[in-house]
Amino acid sequence: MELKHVSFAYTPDHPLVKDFTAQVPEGQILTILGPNGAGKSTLLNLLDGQLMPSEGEILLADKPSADYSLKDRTAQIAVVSQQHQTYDDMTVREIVKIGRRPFHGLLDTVTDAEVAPFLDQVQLTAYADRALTSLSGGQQQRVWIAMALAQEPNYLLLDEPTTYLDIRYQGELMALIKQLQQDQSMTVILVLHDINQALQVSDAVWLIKNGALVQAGTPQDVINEQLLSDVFEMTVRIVDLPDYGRYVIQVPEVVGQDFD
Ligand SMILES: Nc1ncnc2c1ncn2[C@@H]1O[C@H](COP(=O)(O)OP(=O)(O)OP(=O)(O)O)[C@@H](O)[C@H]1O
Repeated sequence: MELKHVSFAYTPDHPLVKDFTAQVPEGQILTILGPNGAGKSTLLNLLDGQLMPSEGEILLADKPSADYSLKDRTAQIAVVSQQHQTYDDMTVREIVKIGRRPFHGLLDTVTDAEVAPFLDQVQLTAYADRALTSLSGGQQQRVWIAMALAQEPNYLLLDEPTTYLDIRYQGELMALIKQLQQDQSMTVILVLHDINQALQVSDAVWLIKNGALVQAGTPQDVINEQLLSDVFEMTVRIVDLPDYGRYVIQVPEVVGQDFD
């Protein structure tokens, strides 16, 4: 997947994504990092085809993304977004079956056996007959991931998947995403706010600001004090923790304090 000189604006006088050119590293975990309002979700929606570029093009398997039918694009790309449709009355298994839609004319023809592997992958087999609303936030997030996996996508896109999860669930979810990506050689594209999560899971990072790419590369290349401080407009320090490795600290602005 590749963006070539992509620009996007909801209204012509307010461009949100500006002349964005970058290649998604295939079979890796790519994280998009940047401040609030930088255009991360917009970029994800451009990549998944929900939005179309105002200028430039997005290539999917070397073919313009715009040339794909919705069904063909859905067979390639699955999205776990922050806004979920209301499936409150449905069971976990019924929701995961919705992910099989690209393979069936009628949802009624999706069998329990067909979705069993996806429930298993996110360790929700024991919860299959439970109503969505009876699950914790972390378990619900795993339901959305199972639904996306049921599409058997080449690309799995997740927009801030750890929002609203406590730190233990955040860690578990990121470990699950990494495991799934390795087992299935999928390309995973994440939008994250937590730079340390990005450091832990990412093979590649795009750092963006005001809808433009500031730097693309490995976490080692991109996650450095100077770039982060510039993009987030605050002092960022990176320390080396014993038995852990690099850890990013966002230093609060305290007047008169000397951090050295
Ligand atoms: N449907 C829309 N119509 C008009 N403007 C929009 C729409 N959706 C988003 N925007 C604006 O586009 C800008 C970028 O939004 P986007 O959600 O892509 O940023 P983001 O980097 O994901 O932000 P955050 O980190 O806060 O989630 C914001 O200023 C937002 O107000």
